[in-house]
Amino acid sequence: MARSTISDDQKALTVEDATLPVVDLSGLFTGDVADKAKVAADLGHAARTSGFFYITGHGISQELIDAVFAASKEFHDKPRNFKMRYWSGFTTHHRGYVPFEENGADFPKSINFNEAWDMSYEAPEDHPDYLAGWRMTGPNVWPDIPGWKDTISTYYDQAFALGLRLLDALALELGVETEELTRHITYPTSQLRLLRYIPNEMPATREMVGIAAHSDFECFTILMTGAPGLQVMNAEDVWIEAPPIPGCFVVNIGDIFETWSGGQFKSTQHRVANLGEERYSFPLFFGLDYHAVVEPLEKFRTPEIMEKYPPMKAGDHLMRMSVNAFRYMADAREKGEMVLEFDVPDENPFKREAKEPGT
Ligand SMILES: O=C(O)CCC(=O)C(=O)O
Ligand SMILES: [Fe+2]
Repeated sequence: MARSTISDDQKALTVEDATLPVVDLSGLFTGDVADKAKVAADLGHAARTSGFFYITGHGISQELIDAVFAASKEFHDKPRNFKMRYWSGFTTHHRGYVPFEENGADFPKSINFNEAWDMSYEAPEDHPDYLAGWRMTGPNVWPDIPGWKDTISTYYDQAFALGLRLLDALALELGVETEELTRHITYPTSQLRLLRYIPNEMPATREMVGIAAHSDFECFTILMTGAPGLQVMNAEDVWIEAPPIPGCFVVNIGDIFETWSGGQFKSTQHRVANLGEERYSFPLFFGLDYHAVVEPLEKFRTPEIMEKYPPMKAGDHLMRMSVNAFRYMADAREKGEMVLEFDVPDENPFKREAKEPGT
């Protein structure tokens, strides 16, 4: 059991009080149009109400999922001097190791007790966005651990392919051509993070968290978790617990899909409370090319909606949020090594405030 004390604002409704929907994706793989339509309707319902749901029948084997957990542990168990060889701060496209003190601008006043290995879609060394720097695009780096790259790349490819299936089903549900969405995907900024939450004896407070409340910045996230701690905001803006269900991923809608759908799909706030115990998880943030312009899809445009969701480049949105999230980026910006052509807001415009549980 967790050792740390949990302050009131870090509490959430438990699974006895509120549960997230589970969507069975098997119907996406039968080749039958009616099966697909049924899954699409289920996904759409979940995306419109909670914005968070579990998926089963996704086709990714438990063996591969276990191999990713093991590979993540193998890396994170290495000594600090090994891990720091791959420090993300050595790159301008955010690849490699992110130690916990990189997290957030307020460290150590506020601590996100996690560390991560970050990789993304492989782009060639001569890709113009890699050459330009600070665009989250380029070749991956890999730790010197036998077999590691194979395991993680295999998982990345399968989770990415699953993402394309989900995108296709969600397009069907919204009544738009899949191509209208996939045309933005050639070298996407779709990051896979291998997260380890660090055991500690600090309390769970607004300042002492596993990961602070946020929404994800991409289309959606396909997340595997190995232990409790995740909390998500439900349709009534109340925090509820989202513990792991064996074999299921958690999927949440991100800022891009909320924008595309003109607000019909909800980009949902979530956080990981600091339960004080070691915890592994790995989200794949399914995103778009850096330069993809994100705005409400044509059929959802009204003057009000266009005002609420001004066009943004997918990559600019990711960068403006990342600058606040990673200290090495904030340092590079301060030193003038990173020059951004857009404003960096203090808070994500997609943020929603929670009602505390019970209120
Ligand atoms: O570890 C988790 O369960 C959630 C991680 C997360 O929300 C994120 O990395 O954006
Ligand atoms: Fe997240």
